[in-house]
Amino acid sequence: MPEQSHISKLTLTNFRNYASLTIDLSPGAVVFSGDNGAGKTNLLEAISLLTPGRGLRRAPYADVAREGGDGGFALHARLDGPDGQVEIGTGITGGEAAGEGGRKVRINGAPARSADAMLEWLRVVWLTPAMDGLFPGPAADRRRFLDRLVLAIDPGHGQRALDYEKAMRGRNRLLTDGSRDGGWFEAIEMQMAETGVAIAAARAELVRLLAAMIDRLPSSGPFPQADIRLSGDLEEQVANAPAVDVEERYRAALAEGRERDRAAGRTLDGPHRSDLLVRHRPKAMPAELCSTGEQKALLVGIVLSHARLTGEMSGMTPILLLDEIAAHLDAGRRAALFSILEELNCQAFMTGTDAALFSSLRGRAQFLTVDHGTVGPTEGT
Ligand SMILES: Nc1ncnc2c1ncn2[C@@H]1O[C@H](COP(=O)(O)OP(=O)(O)OP(=O)(O)O)[C@@H](O)[C@H]1O
Repeated sequence: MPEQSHISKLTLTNFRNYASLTIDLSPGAVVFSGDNGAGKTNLLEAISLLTPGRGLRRAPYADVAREGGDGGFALHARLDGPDGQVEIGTGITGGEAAGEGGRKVRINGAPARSADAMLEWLRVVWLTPAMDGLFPGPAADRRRFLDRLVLAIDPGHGQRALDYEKAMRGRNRLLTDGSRDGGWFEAIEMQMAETGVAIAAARAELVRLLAAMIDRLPSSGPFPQADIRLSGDLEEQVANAPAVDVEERYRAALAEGRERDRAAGRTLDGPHRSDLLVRHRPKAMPAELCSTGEQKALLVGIVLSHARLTGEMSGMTPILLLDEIAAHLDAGRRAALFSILEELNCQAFMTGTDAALFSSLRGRAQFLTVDHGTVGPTEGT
């Protein structure tokens, strides 16, 4: 199995409850344990910002910067991989420059054009307790989850999504302003059709590949097989027709739908309305009707299958952030999770209030205790 990149050193400055912290990290499993509020999730959040987007809490940067600091924060990671070392830095400047502008990214000290540059070096995927309600919850959360899975395989997906959203916001503004400027509408709708169909095609491809990967894995494993399907007009169309035809149809539908959308005050059709439908295959039941533990096992199974897929496709198994992962998983499933992570050969950060839940990993993982702004080796591990 090829060597995977891993974060070997992580430095946080004025990030959440950390004034200044540097930790050396091992490849493979890393367990952060500590009391409630000690700062375990904050560490995962820091790592989640090593990929484009707002991180696993989707928090405004003003909340991320340490209270009592200068309003800025900085993260720095050293990555060790098959091609040597790379240094990734990101953050926002404090003082007058602080605000909601984009965060800066540096690769080996040189400013990167966008946060997408980090995807060349690492992919990061996470599961948090907030995602326990993913299946019964709003479609927007499932779309976001899906898009993060797509991004790990297809680094162009983030920019596409941003371009689509920007165009759609422009169209919505025209609608609510009561504009009848046909030229403006046409230009924006053309952009929405191009980017919207590209988004739908990338999602459809991911779901096709992921479903095939799930089928390849043993049906009797500890994490139940999921049947995954996309619901969305564009996603269904791109599976059956050339993208240019779907683009043209979507563009025409947007033009025809202007009056209806004007009445609604927003764009009603498009990939921003799609959904990821998941069923528990062994129980032949929609995921949202399963027990909390069954839903968690289903979600873990999807993320592990996706990690395997990403590794096979890009040679880059994602770094996994598994917050409070031991909750809801029985001892058998925990042990199975740990051995799959080892088999995947990826760096996986796991948190829990009690290191004992990870005791079967003793000798095979790095155990760190988090204690209100400091991190050190866990005693007895
Ligand atoms: N901007 C900030 N500045 C300083 N401290 C912050 C900031 N944002 C959050 N905190 C502190 O960080 C702590 C929460 O950390 P975190 O969520 O990582 O805890 P945790 O160890 O994961 O806890 P739990 O086990 O309860 O989930 C809280 O004490 C909170 O007050």
